[in-house]
Amino acid sequence: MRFSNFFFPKISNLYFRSKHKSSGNFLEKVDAQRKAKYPDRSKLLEKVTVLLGYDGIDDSIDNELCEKCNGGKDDFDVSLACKRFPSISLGFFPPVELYDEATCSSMDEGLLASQLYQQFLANSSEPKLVEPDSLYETWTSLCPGREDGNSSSLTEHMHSGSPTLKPKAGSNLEFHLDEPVSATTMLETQNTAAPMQDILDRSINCIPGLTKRQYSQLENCGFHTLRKLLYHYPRTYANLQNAEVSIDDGQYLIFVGKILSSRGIRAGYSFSFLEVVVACEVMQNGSTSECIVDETESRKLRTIHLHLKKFFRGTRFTYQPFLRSLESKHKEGDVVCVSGKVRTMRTKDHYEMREYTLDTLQDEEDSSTCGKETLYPIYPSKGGLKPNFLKDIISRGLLILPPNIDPIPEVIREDFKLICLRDAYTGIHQPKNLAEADSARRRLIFDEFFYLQLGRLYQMLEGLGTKLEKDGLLDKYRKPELNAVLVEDWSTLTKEFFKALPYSLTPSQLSSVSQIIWDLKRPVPMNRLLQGDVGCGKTIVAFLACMEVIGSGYQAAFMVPTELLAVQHYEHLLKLLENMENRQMAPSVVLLTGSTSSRQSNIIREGLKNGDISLVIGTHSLIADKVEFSSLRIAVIDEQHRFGVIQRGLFNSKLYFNPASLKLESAKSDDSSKGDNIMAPHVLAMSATPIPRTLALALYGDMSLTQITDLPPGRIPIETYIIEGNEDGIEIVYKMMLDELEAGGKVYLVYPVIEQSEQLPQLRAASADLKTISSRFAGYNCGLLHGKMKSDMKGEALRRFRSGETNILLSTQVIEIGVDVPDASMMVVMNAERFGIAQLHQLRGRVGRGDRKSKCILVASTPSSLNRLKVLEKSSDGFQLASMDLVLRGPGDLLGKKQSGHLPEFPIARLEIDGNILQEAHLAALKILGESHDLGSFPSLKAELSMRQPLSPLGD
Ligand SMILES: Nc1ncnc2c1ncn2[C@@H]1O[C@H](COP(=O)(O)OP(=O)(O)OP(=O)(O)O)[C@@H](O)[C@H]1O
Repeated sequence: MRFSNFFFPKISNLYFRSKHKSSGNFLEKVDAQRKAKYPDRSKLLEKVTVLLGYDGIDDSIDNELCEKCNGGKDDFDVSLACKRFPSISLGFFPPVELYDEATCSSMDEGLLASQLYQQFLANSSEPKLVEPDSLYETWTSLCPGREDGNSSSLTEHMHSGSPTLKPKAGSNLEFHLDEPVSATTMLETQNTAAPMQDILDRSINCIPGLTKRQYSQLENCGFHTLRKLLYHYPRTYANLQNAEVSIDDGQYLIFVGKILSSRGIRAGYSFSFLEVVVACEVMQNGSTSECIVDETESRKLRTIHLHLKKFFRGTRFTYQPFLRSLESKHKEGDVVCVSGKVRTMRTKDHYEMREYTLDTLQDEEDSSTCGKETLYPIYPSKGGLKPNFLKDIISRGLLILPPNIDPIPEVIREDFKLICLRDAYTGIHQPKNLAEADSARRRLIFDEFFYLQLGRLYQMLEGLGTKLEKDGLLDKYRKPELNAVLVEDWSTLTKEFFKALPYSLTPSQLSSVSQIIWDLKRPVPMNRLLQGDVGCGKTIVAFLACMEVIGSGYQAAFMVPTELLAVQHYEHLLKLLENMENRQMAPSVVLLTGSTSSRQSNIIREGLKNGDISLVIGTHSLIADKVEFSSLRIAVIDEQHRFGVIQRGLFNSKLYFNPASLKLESAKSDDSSKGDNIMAPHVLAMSATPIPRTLALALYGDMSLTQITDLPPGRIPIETYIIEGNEDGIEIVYKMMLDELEAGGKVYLVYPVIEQSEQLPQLRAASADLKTISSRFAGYNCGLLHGKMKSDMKGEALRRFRSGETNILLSTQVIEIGVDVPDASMMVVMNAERFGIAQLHQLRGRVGRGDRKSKCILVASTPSSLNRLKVLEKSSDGFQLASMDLVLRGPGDLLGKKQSGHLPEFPIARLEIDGNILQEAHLAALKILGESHDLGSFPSLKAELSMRQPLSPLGD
């Protein structure tokens, strides 16, 4: 290896890493060494060894080697030197004669860049840290313009046709440097190969100029791959040219400016404060941003002073060392971005900020970007890594992104107007303007949703045997409205049960049943979410689905989250079955809950195992291992968001053998169908908390969605009142309750807690209020219902309320789910501000279920919460309210812990506002899978999908 091959990269590496200004001079010197004599070279080497952390050349290189050097031999063995310089690794350094004049002059810079780039890519997969740096630095030094973030040269080189790299057999990304190939081959390689997306999943040690220390710091903070690093998106952008604003008291504003002073001031015996003064140039009213480009127009700028103040109380905060350390955190001359609430001060153009965020953009020496009208990304710090450090590393990471890293086919990008992935990364981290940041954001959000949808649908298709089945499934998603079975084609049992109903189904209920039965008739396990507003009549739809399955000789299981609900459903179903004309046809139905005696449970389990029992209604106990079914064909999961994903998935393990009666259906499908007839049951999940469609798609991308959009006829809208819970307010509420009771109504009184708590004395408690309410409404009976009561007592309390033995039921939110007492006509919710909007809507849905006019009174304990609750006064549309809750409180609160825990993490997308992108991503995923069920035609997409979080079979 030639002296200069080893020498130049080593020094440039140092230069790059340390931004060491003095070492920069060495680069020029090294360049001059092309023609220099060996004595001069050894002098230079000596200087460099100091930089490398060694004492001197004698200490570093064998005497023999030095002799060789001094002896003027041109090609001394550098590997000997490297033994003494452990940080030097020769590794895969390309045999490029950088300083051989003959080769150098004939070598095209583009060729060199590409070679180095490819070599660099190949090397970066090695666990070594040093070699990529030297390669990159040699490369960047030869391609000026790379360091300023302009990566276009790489793009040009990659496409210029000059590179002479040839892929190794069986690999798209590994290249032999020593086998020159034609320009056309390179282009072909680029065009036909899968995109070079795997660079994203390389270790961050592929980033040029990364020291071992930086590498381990980044690794420790979770930045294992380039992808992870690029996913560290800016928190916000600061416009380095402050926009024209009129500054009013109390406004929340963001400014960029220079620190003028930072002082820690002792203001009293136990009181001190830090004051940082920042000068910001803002545009005068009336001038436009273009004006400022012309420097002569700078008079149109005015300077304002921000006084950032932080106060400290306590004697320990008044000591000088503490105050000095505070001061020193902010250096004079640093360019900073400040955001916070401004307060006007007496002096003109001086403003105070007491709650603020301050981000240092540049230090004093580097003022290159100051005053320019560009967006400056502000990063959140992570694990102690400073935002500016991350910004620097990210911009270095961006430099090595090749142009073709995008796995999403161009046609999809065009259809959905997406920018390419590399532009998206650049756009989010280094946008020239907000529009660019916005399209980058849109593209990255699309990706987050797209791979989720693609993964889930792909998994579903994988589970199917034939092409016909797969096409059928995709069609089902594309045109769900076409998938329905007419009533005439329902099973005899379903028709008999349908006839026995005391009411006719609403159009929406009818079409839901038809869609579900269509699914049940298919050889593919259904996975459907049935949702509808509270009280819309989902239960009867599920019962009909169960009847259809039982009518074809199978079993059904109906799981609910509470015993109360299980009993209610069980009794309701028995009543409906009693009405059947042909009682002989009624299936055997049992109730299995935690309170079922063990003797009874054994009998039920036996019945389920041998097939004597057709339908079981129960709680979690249904998914216990010991509960075996002879042929479970449908599992209904009511209030599904109360169950974890795992619990819901457990029904999938209750496989059943598809006996001869199913052969007919199997025969209809392709012969190559998975013929062993062992199937997972159909799953029908129901949700009373209407989840906005976007959220449902994100949570259950693979689920079909059925919505009941109307309410049973004759329902009278509930009147909702929001009342402040002061003395007068409570009196009004009691008066309204009395009126209702006198008119023959029944009242629910809902409390946030069971017992009074010392920590939260403002909360009214159900148990504690029982006495007060009983004495206040002396002529009426009061009942109590809460989660801590034994289940038979809960059942009894509800029974008494239903039968009219009690007129007022004091309860906690246990009644929120599914409790159905049609003649309950008033609900009062105490401390209503403690509940979410969607939750209050659910509670309110416990009244107004019959033909009696009902009222709901929400009692707010603070005047400030009245406004938030007002939305319930105006709207009774559960979907609208759930969407509102989603925006106000985020998906976590809306879904509750169990379910939101299973919501995939979206680093950049916000479900509450990016719903339309999710919808597009869903369509794109369907389109891709429609083209190629196994993604065989899209190898890059398949590779990307496997790189992203693998999904468990439960979608967990
Ligand atoms: N088509 C209909 N016509 C008249 N009443 C109906 C109809 N469908 C259901 N109902 C009645 O409406 C009430 C509410 O039905 P159901 O309990 O099924 O509602 P839900 O959607 O499950 O409500 P929740 O969200 O409270 O669980 C029940 O008393 C039921 O008998």
